[in-house]
Amino acid sequence: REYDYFEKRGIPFSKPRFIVGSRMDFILRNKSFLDVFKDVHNEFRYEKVSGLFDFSNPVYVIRDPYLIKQLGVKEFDHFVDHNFLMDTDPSSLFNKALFNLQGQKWRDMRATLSPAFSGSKMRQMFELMNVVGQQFTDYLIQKTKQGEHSFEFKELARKFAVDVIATCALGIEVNSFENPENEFYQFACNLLDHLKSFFTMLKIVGFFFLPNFMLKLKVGLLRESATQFFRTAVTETIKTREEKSIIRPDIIYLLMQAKKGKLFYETEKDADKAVEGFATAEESHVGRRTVTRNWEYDDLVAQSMSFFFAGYETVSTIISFTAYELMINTDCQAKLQKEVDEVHRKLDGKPVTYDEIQRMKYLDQVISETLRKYPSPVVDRLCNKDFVLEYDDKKFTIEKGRSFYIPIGGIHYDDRYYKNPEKFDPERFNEENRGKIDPATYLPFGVGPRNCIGSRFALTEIKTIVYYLALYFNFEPTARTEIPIKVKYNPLPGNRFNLVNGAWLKCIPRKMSAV
Ligand code: HEM
Repeated sequence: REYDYFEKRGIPFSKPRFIVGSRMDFILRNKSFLDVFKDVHNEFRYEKVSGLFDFSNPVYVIRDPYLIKQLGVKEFDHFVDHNFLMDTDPSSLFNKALFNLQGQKWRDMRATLSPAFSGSKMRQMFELMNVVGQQFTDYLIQKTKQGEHSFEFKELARKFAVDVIATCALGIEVNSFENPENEFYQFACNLLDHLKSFFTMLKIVGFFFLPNFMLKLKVGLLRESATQFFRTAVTETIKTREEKSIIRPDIIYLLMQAKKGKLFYETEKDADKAVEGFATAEESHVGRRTVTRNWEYDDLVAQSMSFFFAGYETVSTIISFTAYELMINTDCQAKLQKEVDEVHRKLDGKPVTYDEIQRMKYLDQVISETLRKYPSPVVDRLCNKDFVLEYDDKKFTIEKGRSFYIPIGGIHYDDRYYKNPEKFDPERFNEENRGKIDPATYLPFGVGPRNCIGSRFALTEIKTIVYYLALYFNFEPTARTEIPIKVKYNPLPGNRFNLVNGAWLKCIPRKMSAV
């Protein structure tokens, strides 16, 4: 019944097939998720807006930078929520996570949480990340001394990211390099297996394509045992903290402050703002509000759980692809090592500091470029009140209940914005060039008030570990290294780069006398 939806409005659209709509590639699962959204973008590359059908559901594709800003930022009040929910069981913990919340509840939770991710809080949390960074490098140094040089980097980076998020978000120190059997790392691995299982994939496809149907079915994404694991971990930590009056500069402490109504947004100091990474997602007026809402205990447990969930695959993906690209692009590797060595000398060989990490320009260029080349391929928004969209000679209403995609993957690979987009080129982000980039064509952390709340956190931990890796090692290919790397289909947010054969690299210790 809906297949003439776009035709009636004069909007070009991907031709639908009976029942499955325009998303056969999604059903067949024969492409990486990035390629799916590169194709969605390229099919109508020169059209500001096009349409496609998720099954019978018409969805707009917004690819014009001006319209992205208009719908994603300026007219945000019409497009607050995601169409794609990750859980539709109201009684489940995951349902209460920030990503899943809607309307006023989302606004209030975002404002409650955003102070925990400000630059000043990252400065306090940095030492926790630094410790894990040193554990990672100590492990690699020890292994190379024992003659092992070939490593699957995605797994190593996952251990690092799990340890960072466990210490920073849950207040629990684990060393997954020395003790991979620890329950957090095992939990993270089991979670990935669970998410790859056939039934979970079915649910995810349902959440993606048939959200209204899934809302009626009330389906939870995670098993009750997974939820229980988090409840217990967070409850015990909070209990111990309260009994022993422990203050630790981590997110769980900040959530405890938020529960008492004692956590407020602080305006970033100008000096801190000036050195923020290029990719940093700005907090909007929504997150800067002061909120006095009484949260249930479970609401806060759900956020710790969602940070864990959101923060380990995304981060480990970017770390492993950074190492992989440095291995291929030896000139970039040498340039980064030069910058890192200078900082190491300046610090007299002491561990790196938050300020030095923030000031490193080439490191920022390298991470910005990795985020361009390996982005979350798409973000979506649901229209919650009718909006009349006007551009060129077109004018039509996006009705409440309709949604749109921004195909970030396609935009990041569009040669109108990035010449030779397949090339890994950190110079796109040097002082001279970064000013020429339209912010609406660079969206690694999404767009507008609903962008990624953890961007500062992610950038800080990624830069810290890349600093140590570049300081101590040269990356070279091994016999198992794939160029280009093969990626499997996986639509799950955060796990969109599911590697077929892993990211294999050889780590050769550098001669420290040269440093
Ligand atoms: C390289 C790492 C990361 C990438 C590329 C990434 C990317 C994203 C993207 C694209 C979104 C959707 C934004 C939108 O719809 O406009 C998002 C949302 C979110 N991210 Fe991240 N993320 C990363 C790391 C993290 C970390 C470390 C945390 C937490 C500690 C985190 C927590 C969240 C949360 C809670 C949301 C939902 C925000 C909301 O709905 O208000 N992310 N992220």
